[in-house]
Amino acid sequence: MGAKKVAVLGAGSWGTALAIVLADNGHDVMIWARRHSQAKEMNEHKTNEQYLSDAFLPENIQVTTNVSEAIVECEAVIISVPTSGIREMTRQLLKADVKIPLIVHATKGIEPNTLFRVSEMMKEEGINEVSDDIVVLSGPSHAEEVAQRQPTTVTVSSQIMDAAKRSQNLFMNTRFRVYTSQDMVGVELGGALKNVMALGVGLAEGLGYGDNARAAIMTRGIAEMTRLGTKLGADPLTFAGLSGLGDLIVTCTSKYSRNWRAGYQLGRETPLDQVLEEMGMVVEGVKTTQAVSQMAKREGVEVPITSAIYDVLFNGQSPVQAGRLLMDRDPKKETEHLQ
Ligand SMILES: NC(=O)C1=CN([C@@H]2O[C@H](COP(=O)(O)OP(=O)(O)OC[C@H]3O[C@@H](n4cnc5c(N)ncnc54)[C@H](OP(=O)(O)O)[C@@H]3O)[C@@H](O)[C@H]2O)C=CC1
Ligand SMILES: O=C(CO)COP(=O)(O)O
Repeated sequence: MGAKKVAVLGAGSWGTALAIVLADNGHDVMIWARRHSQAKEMNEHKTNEQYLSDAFLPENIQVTTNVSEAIVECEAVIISVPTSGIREMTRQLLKADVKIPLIVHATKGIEPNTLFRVSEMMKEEGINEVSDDIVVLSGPSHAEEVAQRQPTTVTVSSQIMDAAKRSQNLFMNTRFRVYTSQDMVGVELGGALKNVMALGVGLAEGLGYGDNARAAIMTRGIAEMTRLGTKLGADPLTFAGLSGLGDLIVTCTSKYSRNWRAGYQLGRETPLDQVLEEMGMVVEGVKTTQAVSQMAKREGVEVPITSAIYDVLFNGQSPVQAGRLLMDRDPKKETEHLQ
């Protein structure tokens, strides 16, 4: 595989980890950071102290705060900013007015109110003016482990199979295995919805509940994700894959998960504002809980776990009471969501 110039827009934990994968594959990587101080520190010290302090950046990673410089003559642009930054990032990309052969986003969220997936937000902003080849990369992949070159598997999905295959070639190595999929709706939804369930598992564990409760939320959680996702046009099988069950497992059980840690603190009765401030990194599940609640209402789909988490986050419900109400729901047949 020949060396390519690749831009990574977003200098947080995930952008930095993905840049390391690409640099390991021999590509010349230009990370775009939005703050000069961070770009300077990363270029001079070859580390990202704020977001991924244990990782060392290979020599073929450079950092700039200039989007045009980052993307000029690029074979691919990777977008790894939080969902709340996607529209602004897309606008900056369009301003540079350069055709881009491949755009891969690695962001996991749904926008409240519009209820758009990330690729839909990008399309609404006009991303197709610079590229038709839009791909999502998702799966069980904490940045900290990826940066340590721990074995990791992800899925890349696009409506254009050739674009998914080119992304697979770009990222794949012996430590980072990449599968393709054509179910972009399912892959984007899986990555976003599992964050809500990780908040729920964290909440339960913060309350002192044990392994049974964790397994219950994860299992009924994937049922809920599948029920809503299928209604929105996703392939139900996608939720059994890396971007569904795989990411649900890692996010609900890993010490690295910001969503799990946020849920845990909420379960210990720390106020939401304080939890988010102390985290210092994005907790996508909070806004996604709001979006999923709105989406479920629009689609007429029951999402009891999401609704319980929504009440804790936004309606002042106590986590104990939310858990009790979940357990007291009408009796159900287990596989109702599959019929
Ligand atoms: N961390 C992980 O292990 C994984 C994360 N993801 C997903 O990747 C996405 C990015 O997360 P992650 O890197 O972890 O987040 P972090 O909180 O680690 O970093 C966020 C980065 O995005 C920048 N940023 C924040 N808001 C904006 C904005 N409006 N415009 C441009 N840049 C912005 C921040 O810049 P600044 O420092 O200047 O604020 C920072 O560089 C999320 O959707 C997350 O769910 C997916 C897989 C794994
Ligand atoms: O998506 C992730 C791992 O696959 C990261 O999850 P957190 O944002 O909860 O850390």
